[in-house]
Amino acid sequence: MPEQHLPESIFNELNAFGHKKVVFCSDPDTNLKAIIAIHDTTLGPAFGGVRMWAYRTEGEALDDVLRLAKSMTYKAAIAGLNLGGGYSVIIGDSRQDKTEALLRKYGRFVKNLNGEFIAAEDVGTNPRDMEYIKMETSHVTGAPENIGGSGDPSPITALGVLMGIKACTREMYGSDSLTGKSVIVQGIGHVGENLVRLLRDENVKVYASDINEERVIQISKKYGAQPVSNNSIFDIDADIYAPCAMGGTVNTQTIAKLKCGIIAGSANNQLLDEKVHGQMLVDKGILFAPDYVINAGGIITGYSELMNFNKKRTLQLTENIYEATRNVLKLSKAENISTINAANKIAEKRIEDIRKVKSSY
Ligand SMILES: NC(=O)c1ccc[n+]([C@@H]2O[C@H](COP(=O)([O-])OP(=O)(O)OC[C@H]3O[C@@H](n4cnc5c(N)ncnc54)[C@H](O)[C@@H]3O)[C@@H](O)[C@H]2O)c1
Repeated sequence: MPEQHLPESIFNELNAFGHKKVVFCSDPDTNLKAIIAIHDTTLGPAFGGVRMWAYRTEGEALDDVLRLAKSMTYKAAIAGLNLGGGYSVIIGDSRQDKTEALLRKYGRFVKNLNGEFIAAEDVGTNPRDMEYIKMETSHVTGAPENIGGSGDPSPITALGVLMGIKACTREMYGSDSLTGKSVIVQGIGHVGENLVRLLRDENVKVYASDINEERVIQISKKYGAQPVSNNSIFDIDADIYAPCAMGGTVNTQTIAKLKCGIIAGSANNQLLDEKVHGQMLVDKGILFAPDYVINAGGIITGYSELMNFNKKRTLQLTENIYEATRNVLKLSKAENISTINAANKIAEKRIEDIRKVKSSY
């Protein structure tokens, strides 16, 4: 992970980000060390991923969960969903440390929040893990479809990202068509692989990279992509950079190297610092699709499960990401502000509007 700002005071950090609750979950019997952050519940219960990652420090885990929880508030707001923002992180290596008992214990902590937080799959977790969590609490989405869940949200997330990419190419090149364009996909996990597949179907030249080199070879072969070493992705001259791994990859060092015209991918919190790096991209003439606008397919899938929407409605909501992205780009142009500022303005307005509705009865 890139170096991030680590909190010196937890309460200062919570005040600065505006979180309402943070729960530290510790259980020595199962080796569970998790943090659940609830940012805002104006629009509804906080919805967010269960990320399992081998953080170098607890401060890094806390910083990640706080940033992720806040971005979920904005994501739900701009997607027009009645959900608030939250997130959870489990500290550990998902390939070695993940057990049924650990996940079920985590589920118990979610249960104790009485519906204030609803969990879903993220980096390091999968539908089977959601099934274990569901054994302890009903406040989880994304368990396998054959037991009544909505399953893996990644294909829908990738579709939403594709919608966002198309809205950006329309703005930049005057057309939705991606034929002949080139895209670097960084991180070819659940979402990244689906995005590579969709881009291949749009006749795009895809460069695939991941820290897992075996996977790069396997996925590149499967979809006819060009494998790229993770160290050299910023040397490639491609039209679009699609970050689909971890956050913070758009920073002062990488912006200096980037040769693309558009950044649009699924990773949450791509800008290491929204203000600084959002403006740097404007200055360099790179169009940034705010991550939480275009990666909303996952939360839309979870919301559809909670609301019993059918697949058609889920797809419609996901396709709306095209218009949502266009609206952000339009506002950014009209007010001469960065795209992330424009997205924040639209999301904050909806939250404020609904806050007023709720205070009137
Ligand atoms: N799964 C969803 O539906 C969904 C929804 C919204 C947002 N996201 C976000 O999209 C991103 C990817 O999610 P996912 O579900 O595909 O996760 P995943 O764990 O399936 O895949 C992540 C991939 O990134 C790779 N990776 C990790 N660090 C890397 C690095 N520094 N450089 C290159 N590759 C690296 C991993 O090896 C893995 O293959 C995450 O930021 C996640 O929060 C996912």
